[in-house]
This record gives sequence, C-alpha cells and structure tokens, in this order.
Amino acid sequence: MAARLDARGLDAREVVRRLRRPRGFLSREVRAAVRQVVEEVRERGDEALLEYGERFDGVRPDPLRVPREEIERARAALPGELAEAFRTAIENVRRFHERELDRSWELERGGARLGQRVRPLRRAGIYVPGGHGAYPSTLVMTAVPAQVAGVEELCVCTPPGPDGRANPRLLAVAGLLGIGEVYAAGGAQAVAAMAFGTESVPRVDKIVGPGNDYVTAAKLEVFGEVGVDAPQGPSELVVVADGSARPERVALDLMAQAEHLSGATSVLLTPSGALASGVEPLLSGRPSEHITLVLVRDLEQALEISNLYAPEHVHLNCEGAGAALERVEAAGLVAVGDLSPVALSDYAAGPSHALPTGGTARWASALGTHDFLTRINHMRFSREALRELGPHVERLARMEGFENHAASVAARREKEEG
Ligand SMILES: NC(=O)c1ccc[n+]([C@@H]2O[C@H](COP(=O)([O-])OP(=O)(O)OC[C@H]3O[C@@H](n4cnc5c(N)ncnc54)[C@H](O)[C@@H]3O)[C@@H](O)[C@H]2O)c1
Ligand SMILES: N[C@H](CO)Cc1c[nH]c[nH+]1
Ligand SMILES: [Zn+2]
Repeated sequence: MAARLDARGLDAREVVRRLRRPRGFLSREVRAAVRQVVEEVRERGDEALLEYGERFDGVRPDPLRVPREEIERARAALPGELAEAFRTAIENVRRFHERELDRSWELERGGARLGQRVRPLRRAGIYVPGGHGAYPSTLVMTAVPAQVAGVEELCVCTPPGPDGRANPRLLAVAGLLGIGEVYAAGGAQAVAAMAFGTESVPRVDKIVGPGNDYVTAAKLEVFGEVGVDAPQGPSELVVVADGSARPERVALDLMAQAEHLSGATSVLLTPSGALASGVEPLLSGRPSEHITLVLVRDLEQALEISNLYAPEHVHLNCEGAGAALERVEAAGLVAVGDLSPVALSDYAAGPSHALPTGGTARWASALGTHDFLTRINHMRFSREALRELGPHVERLARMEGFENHAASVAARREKEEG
C-alpha cells in the first residue's frame, strides 16, 4: 500500500525528512563489508573475485571473461525488432551526447598562449547491474557516452545468472556496440577487480555505472585508486502534478520507477486532493510499497520540496510545466509534460539513464561524455608575456616564502631582458 502524507502545514525540510529514503551505501555495515571484499580482491586477485562471486551469486563462472564468439552469437540471435529498438536507442543516445562533448581550446593573451587539451580516458570500466533485474539498456546508457568521448578500451562487468553466464541480451548489446571485453562478475568484488586489476581483469582508469548499495559503496572505496562517477543507486521519481494530470497515467509513472523495487522510491507531490485520491486505488502490488502520495499547498511548495529532495528524476505533469523546468534546481533528469514519461528516457529518448540518486543530484549530474574525459591545461609564454607577468609572480612567490619559485621566473626574465 502507498503511504500518504499531508504536507500542507509542513515546512519543506520537514517533508524531505519524512520522505526518508534508503542510502545504504553510506551505512557503516555496508561499507565495512565492502572494505573487506575490496581488500581481499586487491591482495588475492582472481581467487577472491571468484570466491566472493560464488558466495553472493552462487556460481563460479568459467571462463570469467566471456568469449568473443559468445558475444557474437548473442548478437546474431537478437530478434530483428529488438535489434532495431536497441539500434534506435544507441543512435538517440549517441546524438544526444555528441552535443555535450567538450572540445580542446586555446586563447591568446598578451603574447601567452593558454588552453586546454581535452583527452579521452585510455581505459574505462563499466558496471552493468544484474542482481534483481536485467539491465542491457544500462550498457547502452554508459558505453555510448564513453565511445562518443573517444574511449578506446571499454571493459564491462556484470553479475552472472544462475547458469554462470552473463545475460545474453547484454552480450548482444555489447556486440552491437563493438565491445569485446565482458566479465561475468558482479558486486563489490567486480568493482575491486576493475580498480586494482587481477590476473584476468586488467585494471581500468575509471569505473562508471549504477548498482546496488554494495556496488556503490565499492565505488567509493576504490575512489582515488581509480576515478568513479556519481552514486547511481535505487531509482527515484518525484512527480509534480496538478488537477490537469490524469490519475491513471500518473499512477503508471509512479509504479514504473517503483517497479525496480530494492529501495526504489516514487513520490507524488500534488495540491490536488482529487488527483491523489484518483491515483491511490490504481496502485497495486509490491511497487506500491515504494510510493508516497504527498498533498502540498501549491506547486510552489512542490518545487521547493523537490529541489531539497534532489531526486534522480522529476516529472513535471502540470500546467506551466515548461516554465517550471526553469525552477528545478537539483535533479538527474526532468521530464516535462504529460507526453514525456520517464520510461522514455530509461530506454531510448537520448539522455543517459545513468543518473545520480540518494540526493546526490545536489552536486552531481547525469553520466555523460565529461565522465570519460580529462582536461590538460597548457601555457606557452613569449618574451613579451614573460616580461609582463614575471614581476607579479615573483612578488607573490616571495610573499609566500617560496624563493626558488621567484628565482625560476626571474632567471628567465633576466636572461631574456639582459
Ligand atoms: N540510477 C541509475 O542510473 C540506475 C540505472 C539502472 C539501475 N539502477 C539501480 O541499480 C540497482 C541494481 O541492483 P541489483 O541488486 O539488481 O544489481 P547489482 O548488480 O547492483 O548487484 C548484484 C550484486 O550485489 C552483490 N551482493 C548481493 N548481496 C550481497 C551481500 N549481502 N553482500 C555483498 N554483496 C552482495 C552480488 O555480488 C551481486 O552480484 C537497482 O537499485 C536499480 O534501481 C540505477
Ligand atoms: N529507471 C532506471 C534508472 O533509474 C533505468 C532503467 C533501466 N531499465 C529500466 N529502467
Ligand atoms: Zn526504470
């Protein structure tokens, strides 16, 4: 049964406090358990990777790395319509993420050339979850931005099924994307394997991708050894709707994200008692336990709550939704209007569905090409530019007590001037 909350007399912070959501990846227990897994994999490599896989997934995949022929077979076995749907998704995600691609630049100031060289990572690791659901779509949403950024080596880890094999639809997507390196390994142990490298899994430079609390906590644990992207955990949706929204559609949207279960959270914020009462009887089954219907004073209060909650997805299903978009301050993705259900972007609209959760949208963004790029700043001074800036730098360096810094500049200036 869905929960109900009358928030009309409450302050937005209090509402967010009451909408408590699980953030198990930060809990002491999960982090301690994950630390041990990560340490063991770092020290014992494949042996620990396989042991923990057997403990948590009940199988010992052999081989760990999926043979290329199996990927090719899975691609060839993909039914035509499904292949077309995946190709459409890949194309839309590619086009969307090409738009956000940062490019190298240079500027010239007073004889100095300054700039940034934007470079793709050499090798990235992608985690594709697979414990309670199958997520071949997540491979599209993570690998395509990496490929657009120009990453040449992609390594994919995903938990094996009970037969010890990776999901064949995921392998088919790997085939469509030209990815040949997939390991049937999941959980914190797979993250550790990608971070430190094992006999079978060469280490990567950065790990991206969503997962459960253990996967997310493992990403935090290995951060520093490798780069990681933002925490992307259980799905979240806040629907901001008024009396113009149709209860049966709002109910379906709430149920859709709640369908991910394991910590998923769907929240309706509405000033319309009629909408809340219309939606409630349409919610059924296990997903409904993950849904809260909140009665607010007005759309103003709804947006204030949503901004503090900083959910993965916001769906604006109300009059003036286009204008309301400008007022969303924290969210992974905003769906605008009744004709834009979040499920479209989960699969094929274009923006990656790998999105920040657990309130991390306060400071993090959707996965994108920027996650797979580094920027190398550079400078090249002319005589004239050195003469201009040198004395300032020397003064600043001496002020901080760094005589050698000052001297290294002065030496050039004196030589050039003398
Ligand atoms: N935010 C996003 O962009 C996004 C996208 C897709 C999926 N998701 C989320 O990803 C999550 C996927 O979770 P999942 O569980 O289905 O798959 P998962 O692959 O993340 O986790 C399964 C792994 O967890 C490990 N594990 C299970 N129990 C454990 C234990 N007690 N101790 C240590 N390790 C353990 C196992 O090794 C297993 O392989 C869902 O919450 C889903 O909503 C988020
Ligand atoms: N809603 C998930 C992101 O939170 C993405 C997804 C994959 N498959 C279905 N949905
Ligand atoms: Zn979804």
